[in-house]
Amino acid sequence: MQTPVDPTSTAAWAELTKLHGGFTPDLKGAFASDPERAARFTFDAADLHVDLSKNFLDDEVLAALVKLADEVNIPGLREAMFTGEHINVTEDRAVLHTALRLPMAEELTVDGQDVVADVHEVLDKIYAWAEQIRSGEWKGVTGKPITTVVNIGIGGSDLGPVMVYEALKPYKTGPDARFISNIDPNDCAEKVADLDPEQTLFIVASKTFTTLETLTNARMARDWLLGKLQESGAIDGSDEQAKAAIAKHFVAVSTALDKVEAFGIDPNNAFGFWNWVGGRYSVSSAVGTAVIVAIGKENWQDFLAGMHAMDLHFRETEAERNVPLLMGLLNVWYTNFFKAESHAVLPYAQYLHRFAAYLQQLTMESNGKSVRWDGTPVTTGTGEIFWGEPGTNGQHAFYQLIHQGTKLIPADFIAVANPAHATKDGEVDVHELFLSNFFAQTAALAFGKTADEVRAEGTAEHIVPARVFAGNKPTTSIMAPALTPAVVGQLIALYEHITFVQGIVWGIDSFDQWGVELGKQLAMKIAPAVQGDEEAKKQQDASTQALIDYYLAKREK
Ligand SMILES: O=P(O)(O)OC[C@H]1O[C@](O)(CO)[C@@H](O)[C@@H]1O
Repeated sequence: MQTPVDPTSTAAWAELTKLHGGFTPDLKGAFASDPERAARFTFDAADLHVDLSKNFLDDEVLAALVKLADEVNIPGLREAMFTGEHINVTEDRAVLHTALRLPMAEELTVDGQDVVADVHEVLDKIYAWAEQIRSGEWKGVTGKPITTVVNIGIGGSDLGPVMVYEALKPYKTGPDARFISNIDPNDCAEKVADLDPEQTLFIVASKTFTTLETLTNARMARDWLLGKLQESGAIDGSDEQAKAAIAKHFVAVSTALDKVEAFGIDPNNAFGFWNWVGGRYSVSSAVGTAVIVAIGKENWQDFLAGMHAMDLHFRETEAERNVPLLMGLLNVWYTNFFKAESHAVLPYAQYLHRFAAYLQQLTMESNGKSVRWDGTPVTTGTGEIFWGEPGTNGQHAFYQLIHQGTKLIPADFIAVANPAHATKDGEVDVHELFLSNFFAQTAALAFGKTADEVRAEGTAEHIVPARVFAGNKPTTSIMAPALTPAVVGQLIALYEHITFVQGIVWGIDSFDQWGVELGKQLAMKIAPAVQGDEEAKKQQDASTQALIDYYLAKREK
């Protein structure tokens, strides 16, 4: 892997610095002086229709951003990713989530292995098994069909599947899915509380199969299942019957099939993936098994095809029309030149209510780094803070700050033309009412409201300043015909590639996550102190000791 280019040393960076120096955002003026602006800065990527025109963008900025992409070698490193070079330097791994959605007819040999054949072998295994669950052919230990699958996982082994399951609820034709992630025992307790153990199946999803939260929850789920089955007399207390019950009520998803077996799950009931799939990039791998059970093979194939369509767009489209590339570069423009700290993602689609949470791991675990892939310090700010809620809920919560606060918060608005439920309120099409908000918000953010406009409404003079909207708040509007499996796949792949683009500009390894290790290690060190070990407690700082003392004094066991 070549040494990262310092972006600040490029000619494009110097041009962007100069452009920024002379840049006074004036979206109203930009639209007034160029009737073609909306058309010129709107691009299609697969089924996504992406309007970048309400961004701080003009021809010169666009040209300089595209030049920056070339100077930091995004084209070369993008090809390195797609062809399986070890661009995850600190873990010495290929980064091949794009191979998870390659059609069967393709071939991609990486480290001597045709990964496409491997991917489709696992997919076929999952499809066949999921069909058994969906048809009721697979029976629980007492002979009843499965009505609920419970995914136990955390991070990438949870956020992706739960987001997609929620997004594709209208496509659900199979059993319900639930998701347990937090080691807070209340999560597991609540999720299983009303379930019938005879008709519940757990999917333990963990890339490494070592994650404390997931293995603890899996053990709790196993105890719950066996306890309930014994209580009802469905099984006796023998190891043999416990094993038979686990075989019918537990499967696993992991890259570590040996550890799956050690946990007590039959490796025949496990679906594998590979270390070239990063946790937060794993939703299109076997990690999506709970969703496949819920929506079925055809819908999942459409989802993968959608991702693949976006992969092709990113790999093959010229820079000036390449949506993930341009969106990633715009994020760099805002982060490094306008010093924007955060980025809102605002889906006008209730089904995408977990999208921002999913994106937080994707973007922040990927690009929240301060050293580059050669170990040297970064030369620029990195990692935006992603956040958001679906519209219109967010409008009644935090939009005030975006509209009239002092911070610049670029925002992505997402909406679809056709709702899953076309509902009317009397004569009014409620979806149209909903989307009117979507259209109104980006216009209000871009163009604001002047003091004269406020006065013209008859507002008392002393109130006028409070009712003025400065405008010039940049937004990107992403629209699609409907929230189909393909479109959800395209949205995910879009943001995966945006994340890649930013990571390359900043010179960081977007595919490792060493920053989450320290907390994990410390939690294990502190555990004995929390359990009452005085010596272990003394190793802690004064504040932590006092907090543990408070806990020990208050805890009723
Ligand atoms: O799938 P695993 O190995 O249980 O890991 C879960 C998550 O933990 C992390 O390693 C750290 O948070 C994530 O990257 C990953 O998605």
